[in-house]
Amino acid sequence: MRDPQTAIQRILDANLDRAREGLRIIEEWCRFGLDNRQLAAQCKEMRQEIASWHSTELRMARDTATDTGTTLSHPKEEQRNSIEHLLQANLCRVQEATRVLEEYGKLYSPEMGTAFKKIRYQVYILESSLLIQFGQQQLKDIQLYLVTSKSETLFSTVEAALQAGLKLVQYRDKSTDDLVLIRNAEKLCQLCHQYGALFIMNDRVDLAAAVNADGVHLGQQDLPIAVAREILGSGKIIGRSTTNPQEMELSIAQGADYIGVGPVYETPTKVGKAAAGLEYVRYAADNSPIPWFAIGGIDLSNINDVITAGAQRVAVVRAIMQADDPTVITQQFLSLLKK
Ligand SMILES: Cc1ncc(COP(=O)(O)OP(=O)(O)O)c(N)n1
Ligand SMILES: Cc1nc(C(=O)O)sc1CCOP(=O)(O)O
Ligand SMILES: [Mg+2]
Repeated sequence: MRDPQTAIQRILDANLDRAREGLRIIEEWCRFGLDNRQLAAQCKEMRQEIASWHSTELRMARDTATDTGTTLSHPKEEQRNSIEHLLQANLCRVQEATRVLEEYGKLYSPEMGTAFKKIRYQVYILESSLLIQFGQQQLKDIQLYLVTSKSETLFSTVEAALQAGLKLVQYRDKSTDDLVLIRNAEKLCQLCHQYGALFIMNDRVDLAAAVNADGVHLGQQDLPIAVAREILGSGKIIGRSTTNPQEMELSIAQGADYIGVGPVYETPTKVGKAAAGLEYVRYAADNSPIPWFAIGGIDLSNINDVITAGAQRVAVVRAIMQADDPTVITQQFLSLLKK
């Protein structure tokens, strides 16, 4: 066993490096991915503050040759299936390192413990701002939203659409047991992230949290947005269905990240819901300050009317889920929307 003082110095040395490396990775995304100077500057300031604690004494305690941890790595460290995953892994790394620095720092100097407690809280704030930025940023660029229906070919259909460049999927299944639902949700979430797409759970905030979905979609009869926000946190996307200007206004005031606008046309997928029509699409185009998706009865034969009414984003169920070739249909939707 080493003498405790040297061991503490080695722990501090290793974690000062870990915290700075993790922050540097996050900073690069803030700068080059998000073009967010403010977040990049926050990361840089934290790195500099951390560096100021990395004294020669701590560096001298390093003994890489006998460090048994240098060859240890968990298989999960080798996998990064999306930018969000990469950011989350590095935020987690920085949080762990700053926690270690706070606890062992107290044994090295009381000021170090206090300083790293402060830095750890700053990292939590960075996490919230970054994940909000991230989800919202991604959402802004997305024009096509696939809402799934029950299907024998659920995974292959979703994957076929993802292969065409689809970036947003909602898992909607109102009649399956929870055990199967959670398994399917986990699988779909992984599949979407593999293709850099967002995964949203319909109705079920509990399942969204359990599978670490990117968000949840809630209708007027589902849980209030504030409750979902409390459970999922500020970094997740919450969508709300709206059929009229009052619901739109309220959903925005309650903090929805996007809204569904529909049904544009009556649809067998949502039996008994009267069409809100193109008039409501025009209203959304003129009034919604947040991203909105026209939904309900939209297919390739009528999408131009919906676009002409002002929609830049649409959500569909049957048009893709029941397509003979979901890849081709998705490509056609994407190219019409891009124009
Ligand atoms: C994008 C989008 N818009 C609207 C809905 C409908 O949600 P809701 O009114 O809760 O109805 P169900 O889908 O739960 O039957 C949606 N799912 N997605
Ligand atoms: C799930 C859903 N919500 C709607 C709403 O207006 O809130 S319309 C709808 C179903 C859309 O299905 P399709 O693309 O097959 O018509
Ligand atoms: Mg619902």
